[in-house]
Amino acid sequence: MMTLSSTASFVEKLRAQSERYHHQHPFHVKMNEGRLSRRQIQGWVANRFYYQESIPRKDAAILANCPERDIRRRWIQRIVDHDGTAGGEGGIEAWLRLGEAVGLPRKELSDRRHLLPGVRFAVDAYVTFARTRPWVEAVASSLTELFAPDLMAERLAAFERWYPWMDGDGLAYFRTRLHQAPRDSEHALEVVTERCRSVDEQEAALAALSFKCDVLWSVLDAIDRAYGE
Ligand SMILES: O=C(O)c1cc(C(=O)O)c2c(n1)C(=O)C(=O)c1cc(C(=O)O)[nH]c1-2
Repeated sequence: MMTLSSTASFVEKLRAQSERYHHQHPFHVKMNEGRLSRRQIQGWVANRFYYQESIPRKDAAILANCPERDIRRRWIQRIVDHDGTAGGEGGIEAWLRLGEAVGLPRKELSDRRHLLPGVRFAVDAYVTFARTRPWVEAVASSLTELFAPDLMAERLAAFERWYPWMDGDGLAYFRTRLHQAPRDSEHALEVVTERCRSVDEQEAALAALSFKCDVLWSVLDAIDRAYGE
């Protein structure tokens, strides 16, 4: 039985979920140690594209369920960040460039020919969660972004060191996320700590974050299994 936590200890419990974050997944460990082949990197980039494509739909579901204007005014920025507002802008476009940098034509990402069933199921589960659960829980599920910047910094260094065959500025996506993710997760944390004032609400937020760790872990399980060598 959980008891009501002070804000500080609730935040501590949320942060403790980092132990289940996908930076510990064997596939990411291999990636950051330079032990992946070009084919494995390509498999990861092509499959993660489905996550990137789905994020704005997930955020649109949160907007649709959120009755508060002040929150929507800030949350909408996430959709703009990923979609951009015109050709050549946004995170999805940057991910397509990452694909080109690892030798994947953009058509091979956008037509989903490499998309694995396990990745599709996991990512779809995340979008469905945001559509069907109370919006504060969906906000809590985005809090894996608290843990993302450390992993992205490590990934940037690893790519430069171990995968020098990558062309052009394929890493721009991660450089941009290095400052977007902390801004986004700070806002999400503010929302979750302000709204989760009962034991049940705090438990639901923790469960949402745990669910999201499972989504990310399952994505890598599917990729590791398909492209493991
Ligand atoms: O590469 C990664 O390890 C990673 C992890 C996560 C995450 O923790 O959910 C996100 C991203 N990247 C990312 O690029 C991104 O835009 C993003 C949005 C969200 C979200 O849940 O709203 N997570 C993540």
